[in-house]
Order: sequence, then C-alpha cells, then structure tokens
Amino acid sequence: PQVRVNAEESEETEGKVDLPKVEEGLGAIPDALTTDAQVVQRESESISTKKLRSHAEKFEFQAEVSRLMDIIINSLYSNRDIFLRELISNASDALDKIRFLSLTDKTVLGEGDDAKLEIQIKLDKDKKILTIRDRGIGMTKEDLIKNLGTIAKSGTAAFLDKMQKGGDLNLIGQFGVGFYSVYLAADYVEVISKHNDDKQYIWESKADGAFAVAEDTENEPLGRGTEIRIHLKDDASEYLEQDKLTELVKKYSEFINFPIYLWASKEVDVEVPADEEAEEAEEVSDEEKDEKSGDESSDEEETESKPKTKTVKETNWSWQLLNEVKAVWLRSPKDVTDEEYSKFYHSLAKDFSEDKPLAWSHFSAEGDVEFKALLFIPPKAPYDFYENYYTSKATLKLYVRRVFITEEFDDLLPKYLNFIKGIVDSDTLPLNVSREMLQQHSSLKTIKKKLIRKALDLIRRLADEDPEESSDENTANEDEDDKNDKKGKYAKFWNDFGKAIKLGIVEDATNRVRLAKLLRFHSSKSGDKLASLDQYIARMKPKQKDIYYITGQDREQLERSPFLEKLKKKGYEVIYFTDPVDEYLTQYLTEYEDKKFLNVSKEGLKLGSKEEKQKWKQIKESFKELTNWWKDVLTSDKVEGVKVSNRLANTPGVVVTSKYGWSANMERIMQAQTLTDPSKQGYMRSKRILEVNPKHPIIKELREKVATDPEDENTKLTAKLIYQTALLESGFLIDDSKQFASSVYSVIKSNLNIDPDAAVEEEDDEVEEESDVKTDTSNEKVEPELEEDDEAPMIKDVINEVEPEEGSLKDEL
Ligand SMILES: Nc1ncnc2c1ncn2[C@@H]1O[C@H](COP(=O)(O)OP(=O)(O)OP(=O)(O)O)[C@@H](O)[C@H]1O
Repeated sequence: PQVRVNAEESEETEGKVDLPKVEEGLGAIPDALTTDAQVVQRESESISTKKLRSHAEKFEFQAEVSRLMDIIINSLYSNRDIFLRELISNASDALDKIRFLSLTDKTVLGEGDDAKLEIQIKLDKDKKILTIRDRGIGMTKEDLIKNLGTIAKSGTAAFLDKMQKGGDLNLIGQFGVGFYSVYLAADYVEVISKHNDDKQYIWESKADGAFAVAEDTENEPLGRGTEIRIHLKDDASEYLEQDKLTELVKKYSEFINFPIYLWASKEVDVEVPADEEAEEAEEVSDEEKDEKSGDESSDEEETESKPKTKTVKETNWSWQLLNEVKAVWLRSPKDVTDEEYSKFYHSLAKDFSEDKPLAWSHFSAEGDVEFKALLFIPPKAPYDFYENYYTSKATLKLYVRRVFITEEFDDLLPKYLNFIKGIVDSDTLPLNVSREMLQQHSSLKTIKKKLIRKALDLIRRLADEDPEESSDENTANEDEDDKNDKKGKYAKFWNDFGKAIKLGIVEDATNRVRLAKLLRFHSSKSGDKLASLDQYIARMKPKQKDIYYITGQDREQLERSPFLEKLKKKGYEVIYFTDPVDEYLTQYLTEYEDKKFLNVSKEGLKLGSKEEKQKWKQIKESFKELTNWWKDVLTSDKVEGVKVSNRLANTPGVVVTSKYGWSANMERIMQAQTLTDPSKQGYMRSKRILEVNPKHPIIKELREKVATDPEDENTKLTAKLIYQTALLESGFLIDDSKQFASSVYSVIKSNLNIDPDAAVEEEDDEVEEESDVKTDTSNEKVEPELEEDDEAPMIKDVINEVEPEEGSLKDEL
C-alpha cells in the first residue's frame, strides 16, 4: 500500500512538473521519452525518481547512433540473446581497466566489496527488470554522454552500411557499438554509473532519439562501477528466467576472466520442528521413505530416536557463480580441443559469426624471456583493416602474469600483421609499471621477434597444408560468399590478407624472403589457380634467368597485352600483378632465389639465342632510317626513342618505359590520386620508348613510305597515330585526347572519301534561340575564372576522368 500511495502522489505532482527545456541547438525531445519514462518510473520506483527526471539534462543521440538504435529497437531479429554477451563483455572490459590502474595505484580499488572484481546479474520478475552490474572503472558524467550517445564511432556508419546490405546483427560487437544491442530486448534502459573521479550519475533512454543524464542521489551508492537496468519489452520476459540466463552466460561468456554471479533462488529441504497437527502426515511420509529404502528394521530404530521434526521446502537466495574463469592459453595445447580454441577465438575477437578461425598457434617461449601466446588467423579481414591500415591498433591482448594489461599495444606485431588476433601472457614483464614504461621494456623486442616468426610460420603452414586448394575459380551466378566458401583455406586467406602480406614485403626487410614465399598470384600459366614463386621457379625454362611479370588493372586486360605475345609464344610464364600495391611491391621485391624480377612492359627485355641476336642487329640496321625519322616526328610527344622490338608478334607497336621509372600502370594509379602534385608527376613519369614490330605489314609499309618521301604530312600523321594507339594498348592514358580524336577523324574522312578540308555545315544564325546565345556567353566567362584558380582544372580532371575508374592507392588499400 505504501508504494501505491507514493505512486499516486507522484502522479499528481508529476503532471505539473515542467521538464527542463532542451538545450538550445539540440532540437526538440520527443514527448515519448518523458511521458513513457515517467510511467515506467512510477511503476517501478519511488517519488525520488521523479526528482531525478526533473533535474535530468536532455541530449539527442548523434544522428547515426539514433538510426542504429532505431533499427535495433524495431528489429524482429530472432537472436536477441546477443545483448547479454555484449553487456557482459563491456563489464569485463571495465573491470580490466580498473584492474590495470590498480597495478600502479592500489587505492583505486577501494575497500571491502568495492575491491571485488566481479559481475552480478539480478532479475526482478515483478518489475520486469534485468540488472547487470560490474565493479569496473565506471563512467563519469561526460563518459556517459559521450560513450552512450553523442560520439559516433567509425564503426557506427560501417555497421549501418552492413545492416543495409542485409548484414547480421550478431556481428555488432566487432563494430564497437555493442551496448545498443540492449534495445533488442528492452524498451527502456537506465545506466547508473560511478567513476572514481566523479559523482554517481544516471543515464536513461527509450531509444527514441534522445537520452537524459542526471546526478543520481536516489539509488544506493554503487561504490564504483556500472549498473545497467534493462526494462524488458513485453515479449522479452524469457530473460527473467534463471535457467535461461544461466544457459546464456555459459554459452556466450565462458571465457570472461571475471566471475559472473546470478542472484538466484534455490528450493531447499529444511528440517523444522514438527507441530502437533502435522505429525500424522509426517509419519505417512516416513513410511513412504521406508518403502523406498527397503530396510525396515534399521529405519524403525531411527524413527524411534528421531526428534519430532518435519521437512519443508524453503526458497534460498544467494549469489550463484555461473562461469569458471578459464585461461585457455595457460593450459597445455594437447588438453585444449579444437572447439575450445574456436570458441575462445570468437569471444576474443568479438566475432560471433559461424566462421571458424582459419588457423591458430598456441606456444610458449622459454629462456630469457618467458611468455605464452595464442595467435589466431581470423576467417575474414576486419571491416576497416585496409581502410585504416596506417592508424589501426594492434589486436593482441597483452597479459602480464594473467593480468590483462592492454589490447592497444603497438609494439607486439608490425602493422601488416595487425589482423592476427590473440593473447600474449608474459611472466618476464614487470607488473607494476605504467604502459609507457612497459613499452620500453627490453624484453618486448624479443617477444615481438618471436611473435612475428610464429605468425609467419603459422601462415606458411596454412599455405603448405593447402597446396592444391588455392583455386580462385570464378563461377558465374555465384555470389561472393558462395565463391569464398568453396575456396581452399589458403586461397581464402590470400583473398582477405594477401594485401597485408604484400605490404609486409614492402615494410619488413628482415622477413622479406619469408613473406615472398607466401606470395600468390595469377600468371600466364596458372589458369584459375593461384601460383607461388616456388612454383614459378620450378616451371622456368632451362635458360631463363629472370622472373617475368607485368602490372595492370586486371587479369583479362593483361592476358591480351601485346607485351606478352612473344613471351607466351616461346613458352615463358609471366606473372600478372593487378593490385595497385604490386607496383610498390615490385620496387622492394627485386630478387627471389637469385632470380631478378623483370617487368616485361619496361625496356631491357632480352629474348632469343645468340644467332637470333645477330639477326636482330641486321634488322635494326635496316630500320634505322625509319626509327630515326619516327623519333623526330614524335619530338613534341616527349618520346625518348623509337626501337625495333623483339617482344611483339601480332601488334605493330608498344610503348615501354625505362627500367627504374613508373610503369604505365603506376602512372595511371598516380594520376588517380587527386592530391598528387602535377609537377612531381611529370618529373616521376618514366621516359617512353616506342618499340615497333619490324615484321608487321603496317611497319614495313611505313618504312617504304618514309624512304620515298619523309616529308609527307599524311605519313607523319599515320606515324603519330600508330604511336598513340600503341600508348593506349600499352596501358597509358593519352595526354592530348583532342589531337588524337582529330587524327582518327582524318583517317575516317579518308576512308569515307571525304575531302580532308570539307567544312561543317553552319547553323542558321537567325533561328538561333536566345538561350543558346546565353550559353555561349557563359562559356566565355568560365575561362578567366579557371585561370584564377590554378589547381581547379587539375583536380576536376582527375576526379572526372580518372577517379571513377580507379580510386587512389589509399582508397584501394
Ligand atoms: N559497463 C561499462 N563500464 C564502463 N564503461 C562502459 C560500460 N559499458 C559501456 N561502456 C563505455 O561505453 C562505450 C561504448 O560501448 P559499446 O559496447 O557500444 O562499444 P565498445 O565496448 O567500445 O565496443 P564493443 O561493442 O565491441 O564492446 C565503451 O567503449 C565504454 O567506454
């Protein structure tokens, strides 16, 4: 009755209380928050809560967060259980943080219960509230506002995007927005939190675009930590069942490193003194017992000696421990099952997809530096792995003597291996020093070296175990996921992490050879499978000295490249490098097993026997007049030289670049980078050499024409056109497309027997509409404006012409 009076009182006064106005600039707060929240509060709490409401500051969720919550609260997602896992994971993170701080300052833990690093779960069936509480680091008022609403992490947008494409809500934890999954099961949530640096605050929201924060003077002081009160949706009462929660915690949170307790009731049999009336009934029940035991004589004796008591059922409430803290990495590898490893990976990586890790390595290092480690190769690259390659943090968790220190420790693995998830637990590192001090500890270098070695061994083993499976076959009518499922393990690895290995070759000189062994590619002989450098070398022709490769946009284009005509005919294998990173890769990977890498689209390709070379000398001589003449014709095109080619079969000509300059592909990539300085581009651009096929009828005919009349304008035009066409076929972009087009039109005119000087029919001025005149004038005006801003045309050109085809290297990464 007491409660009801309070509720009525609160109703009366509450109707009159004006809620604080939304701060300027934050926009209106939907009425639903205040009114509905009041109802919930009235039902569940006391008058004091009303006070809290009236003092609460209101905030709007950041727009993306709001959209995310909207999706979650309205979702009919069947696997709602995941919210519990996310909240427990947050609680565990908060406990890790305070434990870490306590290493250098014991007082942060406080005393008594405050010092207990644990998670508690309570159920209130009447009020339909599920409560999860931790004694972690807690949140200050500012933390509550920022972390739970106003700051959108990069993962928010990425997750929304994923959801729009039909993604799985189960993956929410990987995007760093796991907290909001609570609204799968709740329609109203209160977060009470106490951080050592601030007072106790309460955050609340109904996921309708707004939340409120107020100082909490009404609830029990938490001491330290966070309590999340989940007001369950009507159809989510299953989360009020002890058994359900016990099952969920066991299933999802078995690797949480802190004890998780449930405030649970147990029916127990209790002996109480028997009262007179119940005596008879008890005798009956005793007889039943006797029948079951089948030993009458001994029982008879007992009955006689027993005091008069009876057994009643009593409900006992106590904290029940739901998990055993399992440090998998500390166990011997032979005692851990594959399933346990797999489950541990999922919990560690917050990756709750069905996919198992591709491989793992569990080892301990002994000697001067002792540590145990467990490394996993995830089934897929994290959503932002390449996007944020240079800013990404390490994903290894560092423990010192079983105490979690940090997971953002950059010094354990190099950037290119940042996709590896795992745990390192060292007995050698000191426990009671700051992160900065730890970072400088001499053992870290040794740990890092061993971890890299082990990680690379792990990848190599994955490759070795899967030599035949590296098929990258593309089957029509299959979507990406299906195709991926059918790939072998290493092909899958390569698909997701190949770029990282290539970046490793660029960045890690010490391990370059080891990494080069892991390289996979398509080649003119690999068909649909991926090949390795070792396979390439095994297939090399007896006298072949170099490893041939070509770079370009895609495999299909390279397969048709004129640069390969002769090489293919002669049975040489050519590697196709189609990733923009490959251009950088080949600058660093210049040799493998004493064989040099040679780009077949650059000068310096030497093919053929001694006799053939002799023959070529003669041919070169006989084409000297043509090549010299041609070079003069192309003076304005900045062509370094014109040579007779020995790499062509069916194409009249190709344009090659100098050995150390950019390839055509690199030029294309650089031009696609909007911010590339155009002056530098000219400087870095490689010298171009036109190579012509002396056996081709076009070239032969041209030689005749030049011999007869070197000044003929038509012959010069044809020579220029051949060069420009060769440029295109060799993968370059044409500088002067206007001039190229007009040359092509001249040829078209000649094919159509039109007089080269035939004029275009003029429009009748008198019927010209006014709007046309306007357009003309506006065109005239544009030019001086562009002159004012020198950069504008460059950026515009790049964006319009190149950008849509190809992103910048950074984009592609
Ligand atoms: N129980 C808690 N104690 C202290 N801080 C918390 C707690 N729960 C959440 N937070 C804070 O709120 C932030 C947002 O939580 P959220 O679950 O959305 O993302 P996350 O924990 O960073 O990532 P993930 O979802 O992968 O766990 C956390 O980073 C943390 O700072």
